[in-house]
Amino acid sequence: MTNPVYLALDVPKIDAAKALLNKVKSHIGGVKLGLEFFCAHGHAGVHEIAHMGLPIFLDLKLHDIPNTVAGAMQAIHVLEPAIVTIHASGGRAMMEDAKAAAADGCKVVAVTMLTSLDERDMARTGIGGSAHDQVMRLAELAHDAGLDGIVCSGHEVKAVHKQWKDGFFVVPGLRPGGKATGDQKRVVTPRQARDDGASVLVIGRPISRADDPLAAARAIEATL
Ligand SMILES: O=c1ccn([C@@H]2O[C@H](COP(=O)(O)O)[C@@H](O)[C@H]2O)c(=O)[nH]1
Repeated sequence: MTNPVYLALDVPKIDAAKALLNKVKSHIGGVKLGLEFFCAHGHAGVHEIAHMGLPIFLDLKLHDIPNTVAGAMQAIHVLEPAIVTIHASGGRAMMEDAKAAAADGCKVVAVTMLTSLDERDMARTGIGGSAHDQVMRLAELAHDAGLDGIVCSGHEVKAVHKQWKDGFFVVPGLRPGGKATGDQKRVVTPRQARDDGASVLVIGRPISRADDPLAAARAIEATL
């Protein structure tokens, strides 16, 4: 069984990112490079990390008009990402064009509702109802647009998995029991997310900010 843990390398300095990855790489299944890393280090940085041999998840959360997002998808073919994120709220046409522009074999997954938001936050942006209903609605839209799957929290993944049996589900907002949640609001443990149907477990600070990142990665692996 492949390790479902993707380490979120939200580390500003590339040398620190590589040192961290070197420490934990035999206890994770891939690397997630997000906006912080991509804005700081661009294509060259992604190539450097890719040379370390693990699959690359580019968490760029693209959100723009269909033509622009399709152009961005084409511009990252050369990086050969295994997974790329776009925002489901960009709409069906944008998701269809993004998938059509993605490289063969690259999974395109749609962010539904950020794990840092709860229902009060949703209401403030004009979205009524429950987080569960909002995620299910956007999951259906992503499915109909031909995407591979979605990003959601561990609170929703079981229900989405039930409706979308062969979907690919990325779950961030993971905290091993008792760890600080920080800015994350919809949180579960890595084990619960996996048991409920997550395909990929995104874990950042519980490993990267641990006193001993290797011990933290090993401990998480042991719970799976
Ligand atoms: O809804 C989302 C979508 C993406 N993320 C990203 O996952 C990691 C989580 O990091 P932690 O340090 O484990 O909280 C981070 O890179 C986010 O950009 C998310 O948290 N929620």
